[in-house]
Amino acid sequence: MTATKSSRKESAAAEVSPHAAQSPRFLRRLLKRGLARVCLAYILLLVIVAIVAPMIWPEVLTERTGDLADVNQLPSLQHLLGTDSLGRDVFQRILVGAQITLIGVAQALAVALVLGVPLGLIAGYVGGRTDRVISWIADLLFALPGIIIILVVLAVFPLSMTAAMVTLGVLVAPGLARIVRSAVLPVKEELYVSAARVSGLGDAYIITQHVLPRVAGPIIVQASLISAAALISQTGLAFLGLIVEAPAPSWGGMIAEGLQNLLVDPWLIWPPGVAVTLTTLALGLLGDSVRDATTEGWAGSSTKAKKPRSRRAQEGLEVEPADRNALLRVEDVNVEFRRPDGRPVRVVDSVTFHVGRGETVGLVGESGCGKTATAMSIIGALPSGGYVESGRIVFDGVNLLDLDARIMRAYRGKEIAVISQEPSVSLNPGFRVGWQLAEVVRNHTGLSRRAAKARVLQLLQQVELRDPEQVLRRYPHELSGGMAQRVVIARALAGEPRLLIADEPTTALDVTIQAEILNLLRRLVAERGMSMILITHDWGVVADVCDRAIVMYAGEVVERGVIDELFAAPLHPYTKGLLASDPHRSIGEHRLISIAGSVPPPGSWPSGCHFRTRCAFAVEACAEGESPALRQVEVAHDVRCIRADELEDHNV
Ligand SMILES: Nc1ncnc2c1ncn2[C@@H]1O[C@H](COP(=O)(O)OP(=O)(O)OP(=O)(O)O)[C@@H](O)[C@H]1O
Repeated sequence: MTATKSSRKESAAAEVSPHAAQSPRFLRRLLKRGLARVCLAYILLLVIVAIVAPMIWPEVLTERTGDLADVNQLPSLQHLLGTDSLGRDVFQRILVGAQITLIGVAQALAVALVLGVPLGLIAGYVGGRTDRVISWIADLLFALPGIIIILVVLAVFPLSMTAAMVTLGVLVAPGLARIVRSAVLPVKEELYVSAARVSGLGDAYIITQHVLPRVAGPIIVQASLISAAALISQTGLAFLGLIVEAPAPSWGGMIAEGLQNLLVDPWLIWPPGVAVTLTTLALGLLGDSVRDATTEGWAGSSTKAKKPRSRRAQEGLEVEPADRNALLRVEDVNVEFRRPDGRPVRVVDSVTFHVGRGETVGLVGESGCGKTATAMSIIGALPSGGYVESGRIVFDGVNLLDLDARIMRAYRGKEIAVISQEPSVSLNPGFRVGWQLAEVVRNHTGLSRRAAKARVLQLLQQVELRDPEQVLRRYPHELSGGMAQRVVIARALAGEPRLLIADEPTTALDVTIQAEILNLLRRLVAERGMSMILITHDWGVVADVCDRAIVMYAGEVVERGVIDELFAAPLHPYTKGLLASDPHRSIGEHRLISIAGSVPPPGSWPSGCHFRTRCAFAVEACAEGESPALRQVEVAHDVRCIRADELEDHNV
């Protein structure tokens, strides 16, 4: 599997799915949240007030004194929020002051977006030296003491809010650029971006049309947070009297006036204080809601069951009588991806198999056969653009495709966990191992910080890591590949899952470490009575760890059976070919043979048998009609080949 592949998975696993923000459904999901509605309504109202209030009371902008006979009044019908120490109406000053405050916020935000978003997009998409230069400049800007720079700028442009807020925007832009860059990295590895590139589309077009909409989610979240931070900075600078010239009203300036009169009239500090607090809260909470809505979008977008759902199913309550033998049943599952032009392409075709309780099942086949797409459809974590078109995925009696995103989230990690090929990319480089594991443990168990740490230590011991106390304090880049994979396995075990999906868990590791990790997995599965789906290209791994294997070719299951029988008497020419080309079996009497040609890409599968174009035994009948049915030839041994019986004794 390629690096491209692993990045795709990283993208699917990203907490905030960038993709989710591009669909109009995102707005619906956001508006479904009461808190988001309240925050949006507040911000909208504030913007309207900021536009309208100075039109209604233009004199407030220049009013030096009000009615001096009426100073320091408490709220009354005449002055809704009372009057200040110069007799001016506080209500009018708050509303008119909203404009000055919001203009400051908008200036900083606009500069941060204009600089941060393109720089992040370019750094992430172009990579290489451009990325290094941009990252270097970002690091440099980060290292500058922000407040001192703003004060220096204000010394050159006295009382200029624009100069101060533009400087603030420049200073926060690198942070935004970094976040956009990280969001772009997995997106640029998506197949459809590569496809757009090889089909000759220009980079600028791909960045704006394909990449930017995909990273909109994190950008919106950051925009809310930057606005909240800019509001606090603007208020602070206005409080110090550095950016707004009296008598123009600003919330920060009004807080300063309130403070000066604290002993005479303590009320004066409240109205601007509450306005700043509410607005900061609204912006921050809106960011949180956007993040939640995008995350939910990711969870929901990966399954698209077409069947009408019953209310019980909506609630996740439609439980079939639990199958005593099978923990998981994948029934007739079709997975599709939407192409950039909107057309769907099928990558998994009517896949059916089951995984018994405590059983390890290998999913084998060449690259691109649909193994990962099948596995990811089980946990509803297909990469963006992918969805389950039809079928059923029944886990312990519950059809996972019927569950709504919230309930499905509860299954991830807790019932079904995943470990991927590249441990280093599935750990966040910015946090210590201990923190990352404790986060997952607390999420699954609700344990206190202290108890979670004890549990993390226990987990690290279970995955046979020496000196777990020390490992806890390390960052992912301080771990070797084998250690990182053990940490990832420990994280997968944190929720005590009943099914573990291991997607080529040893491919990125050295041969000696591979054996250790496989032994560890085998021991953990046996001790915990867990079931496991092990995706691999390696028949040695299958023979070593699995009870049964499912062979996939071009989106279909072509053969499935218990290991001994599959090895002793493979029936499908593809399985025979794979086994003959396996280096582990080339020793002795076996010659190493490779199957000519390559797996046809989805959308280009031939008529009839998908394998016939590469099959040495194909006859005319193999091209006819639909793909042949999967039929049982022995107990627990099924094959999808019309000539399987004749070819039983033929080797490739
Ligand atoms: N995000 C995506 N967009 C479009 N097509 C995709 C995407 N992800 C996977 N595919 C396609 O789905 C098909 C199945 O891919 P999948 O990753 O499931 O194969 P695999 O058998 O797991 O391969 P590997 O051994 O490389 O992991 C491939 O042809 C791939 O091109």
